[in-house]
Amino acid sequence: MVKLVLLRHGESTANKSNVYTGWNDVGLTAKGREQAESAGNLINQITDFKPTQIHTSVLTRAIVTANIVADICHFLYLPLTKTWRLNERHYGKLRGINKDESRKIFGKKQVLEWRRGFYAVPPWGEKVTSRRYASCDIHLLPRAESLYQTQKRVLPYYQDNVATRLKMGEDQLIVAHGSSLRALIKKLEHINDHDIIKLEVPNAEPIVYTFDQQLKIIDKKILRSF
Ligand SMILES: O=C(O)[C@@H](CO)OP(=O)(O)O
Repeated sequence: MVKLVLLRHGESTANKSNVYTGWNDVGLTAKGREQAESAGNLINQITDFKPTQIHTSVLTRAIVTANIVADICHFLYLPLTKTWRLNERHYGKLRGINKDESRKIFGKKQVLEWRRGFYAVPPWGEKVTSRRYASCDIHLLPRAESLYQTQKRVLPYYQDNVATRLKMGEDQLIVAHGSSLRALIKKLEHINDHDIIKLEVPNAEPIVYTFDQQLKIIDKKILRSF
């Protein structure tokens, strides 16, 4: 048996002000740091969880969360891989817009499709020009992504870098974002295109999967400190 723990970052400044974030790079709030510490304490209590690698995105909120957890769990010595493939879904033109406002402008149904549907692509925004993407294997930087498009770039990373290690019996930790994790969970749990609309991944609640040797899920637990 082998374990995979998935963790969404703690509350970000954008989460607090209820604006779309996507590839915008924002930090954690004080509450977000506390949530990351609580998540670290919960993960630390999984006595048989001994990861060989931590995987995160190239966005600060996930990297800081991963480091807080690594510190608490005494995982700081482990390799920490940062990849754009685990980034949050690119929210295009919606980035920086208040979520309540967006419902007034575009209507509830459209906004639900963009936020939680599988194929809906938010309106395109500007190309991201940050230096952090200069050396990555993206030929065409996305200007907005559906959850489906997000899944298409998350899964190759998962298969090559996470699943291969799990198959060798090595536990793994992924610290990422609401939608990059939804994309992965959809695949792991065989959730259909319709039901994915109901899946929420709250900040900083560790999701612990136990797999058999064929990576069939034997157990799933969501850890909460309250
Ligand atoms: O703004 C975002 O990037 C995401 C996650 O915080 O929001 P939503 O829950 O609307 O997908």
